[in-house]
Amino acid sequence: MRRAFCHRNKFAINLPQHFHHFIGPLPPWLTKITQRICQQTGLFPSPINHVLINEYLPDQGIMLHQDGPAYFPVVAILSLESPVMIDFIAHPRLREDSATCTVAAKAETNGSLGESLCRPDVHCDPCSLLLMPCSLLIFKDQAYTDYLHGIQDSELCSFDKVLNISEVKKLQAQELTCDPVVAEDSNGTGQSSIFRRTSKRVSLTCRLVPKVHKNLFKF
Ligand SMILES: O=C(O)CCC(=O)C(=O)O
Ligand SMILES: [Fe+2]
Repeated sequence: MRRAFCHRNKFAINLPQHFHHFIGPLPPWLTKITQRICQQTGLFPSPINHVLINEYLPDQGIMLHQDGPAYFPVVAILSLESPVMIDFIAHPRLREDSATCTVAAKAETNGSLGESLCRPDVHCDPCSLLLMPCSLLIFKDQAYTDYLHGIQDSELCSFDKVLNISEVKKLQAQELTCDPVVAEDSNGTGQSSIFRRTSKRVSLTCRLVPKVHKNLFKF
């Protein structure tokens, strides 16, 4: 078994922390990609050794979640094929309005909202990023620990809370938003405020599992 997992996605899976310690190296074609990510970002203290490959149909997403402690402090997500919107929201325990957090966020914390710490450095309004094909999203440190991330199970993605407006402009320039449903939602500027996912998206989520035990199983 290799250290690249493939899923048609629906739920965030937090594998047991030590599960990754028992599996083999990445295939060479994938190592070329992960080495380039390591070299060009300079953010990974040692080579990326874990890649999750997810495929999403246009109406599929991944529930709001936090990546587990096994991968802290950095994750790099390479997006391929259809653009998609990824949402970020402060972890319920850090939000003043934690009583109004979403069902998915409650589920992520096993129903317990914990203590609301109301930290002034936490941006409580939900926001999203448009992930264009061949883009690389990296989040680390506070974005990793204090926020949940997820993709909605919907073909329609709204630009309302998007932070990377320059990517929206690229998408609009490609006229990928030309769709009868989208046109109805024009925001008065002649440009759509939503787009429709029409094809599948594939993502490569690249992480570093710090400790790998080799040859633990000897038969
Ligand atoms: O596919 C993506 O863009 C997100 C995947 C993700 O968040 C995860 O696997 O933990
Ligand atoms: Fe994740």
